[in-house]
Amino acid sequence: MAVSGIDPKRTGELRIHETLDELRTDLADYIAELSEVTVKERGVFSLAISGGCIIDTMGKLCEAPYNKTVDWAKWHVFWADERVVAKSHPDSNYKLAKDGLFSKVPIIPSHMHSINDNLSSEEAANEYEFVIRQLVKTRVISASEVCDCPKFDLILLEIGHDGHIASLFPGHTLLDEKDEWVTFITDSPIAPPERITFTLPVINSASNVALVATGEDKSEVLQSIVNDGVEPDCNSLPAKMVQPGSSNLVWFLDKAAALKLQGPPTSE
Ligand SMILES: O=C1O[C@H](COP(=O)(O)O)[C@@H](O)[C@H](O)[C@H]1O
Repeated sequence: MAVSGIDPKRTGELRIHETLDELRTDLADYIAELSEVTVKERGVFSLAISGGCIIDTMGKLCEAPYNKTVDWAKWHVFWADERVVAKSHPDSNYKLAKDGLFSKVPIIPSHMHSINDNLSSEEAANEYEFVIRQLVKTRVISASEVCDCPKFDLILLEIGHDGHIASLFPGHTLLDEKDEWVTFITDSPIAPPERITFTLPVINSASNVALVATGEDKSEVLQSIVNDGVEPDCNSLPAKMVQPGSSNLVWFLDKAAALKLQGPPTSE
């Protein structure tokens, strides 16, 4: 049984699931519903994803009923972060998503907007931002009404065990980036060192942001992110800096990741 509640401090909806399987079903339902509503409204669905466990957690989307009911042809997929490696490299987030998910559903190949893997990290970030700007002009991606940022229909991020999201790591200067939409890092504390990443203003401008964490190894950092005051510098944890204003923020956790959270929310 899922437990869900609103965390007033974070103004996000916290969904805690008894099992990973329940979480995977709820996440697939959530994405499929958002896709349906957004395609009705806008005719397209712009989704940005990260790498890591999230691809497996989204895995039910390539099973019945979603593989048939989702309007895959209307999807445009982006990567909120990417490792600057060849697309065939095992570290590539594109490869992970393609092999694990998108090769199994009828998505249009040209709607998978991955980075140019022949460029340096700086060049790849600039080019990726250019591509996104063009797609904002053609309304494939909406534009924010409040700032100069794209407004993705959904940004779906896995929280790392250190509290990082996309390739925004704790204590890194990239967390202060306010002007660029896509930037690059050459000293990632987790290998591989060279990556491109969406910046916080872009993440916080999305219509919907979903943060996902599973497994007991994420329970400690989740405690710092969701419950205040556990660590002195917990406010600078990247996942805690996801505060998309008037947009929707939903946290998808399994029981193991939520193990150390205080004051469990009320059961639905
Ligand atoms: O390096 C990365 O890690 C995170 C989370 O990975 P996980 O193995 O803890 O699931 C991921 O969100 C990010 O996109 C990726 O580049």
